[in-house]
Amino acid sequence: MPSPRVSRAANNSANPMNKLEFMSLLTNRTNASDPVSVRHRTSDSPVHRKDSFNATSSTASQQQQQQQQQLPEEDCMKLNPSFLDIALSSLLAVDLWLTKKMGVCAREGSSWGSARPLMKLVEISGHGIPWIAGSLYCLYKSDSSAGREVILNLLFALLLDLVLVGIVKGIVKRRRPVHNRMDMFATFSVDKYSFPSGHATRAAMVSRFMLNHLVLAVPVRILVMLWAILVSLSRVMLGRHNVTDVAFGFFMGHMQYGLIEYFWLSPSTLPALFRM
Ligand SMILES: CC(C)=CCC/C(C)=C/CC/C(C)=C/CC/C(C)=C/COP(=O)(O)O
Repeated sequence: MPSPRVSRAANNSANPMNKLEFMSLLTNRTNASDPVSVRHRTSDSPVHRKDSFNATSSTASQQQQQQQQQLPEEDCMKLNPSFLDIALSSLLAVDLWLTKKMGVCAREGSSWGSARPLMKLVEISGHGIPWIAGSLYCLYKSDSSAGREVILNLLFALLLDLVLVGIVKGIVKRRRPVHNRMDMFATFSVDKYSFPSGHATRAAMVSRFMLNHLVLAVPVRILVMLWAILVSLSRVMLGRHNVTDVAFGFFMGHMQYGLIEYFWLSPSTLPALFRM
């Protein structure tokens, strides 16, 4: 009489059941009253699996198919995960843990809840509307062609940022952290998603833009860098984003700046725009 472990290993080699997937720990659906988890515990038991397979292997594979159809894919975990699966799951776990730890201004009652109004001011300083409105105003006021060229490119960068972030958010569709309170002003529908942080992309891109195209004194340059870091940090502290949303957003903002430099609009590349 083989032990359950031996019999399971033997079954696994020729058995479609070796692809059997378990409920993800992330969803935490182990409640006895939950029909989904009850169904899984019963059918995942080695005794049950061995018996049902020996009795009718076709019934077992039908059952497995039914289970897989009933479960959303993200609720499953492979029995033999690859190195990449493990690395990604670990990163996700650290991300969620750090996000929760750092969300100190997520609510008024949070540990740094009294700093929430200040953090919301920082949030507004990185919002798209003041930056676009400010650029339009400067464009209107500017009387030098060099100044107009820089501001026009900044405006182009801000609009490109809105489009690219919207596209990535729409594709990835990652929900904002559970502790976030959706009380941001002026948002698009994709802003219910959190990956990547639009504030972080804008802060990284605009700060690089300013440091490279404006003549600034050293203390102001340091302030610009600190502002970009503070805007990004505030996204996690306010509970708006996970750490990875902000880290990727910051990286994406730097890449976007590279794109703007590459496609720089100048009187020679786009004369019609500069004749206005
Ligand atoms: C101001 C003028 C003259 C025109 C406005 C142009 C316009 C339609 C701008 C849209 C700005 C806007 C609503 C941006 C969204 C900013 C936002 C809430 C991003 C989300 O950031 P995240 O860090 O939470 O991802």
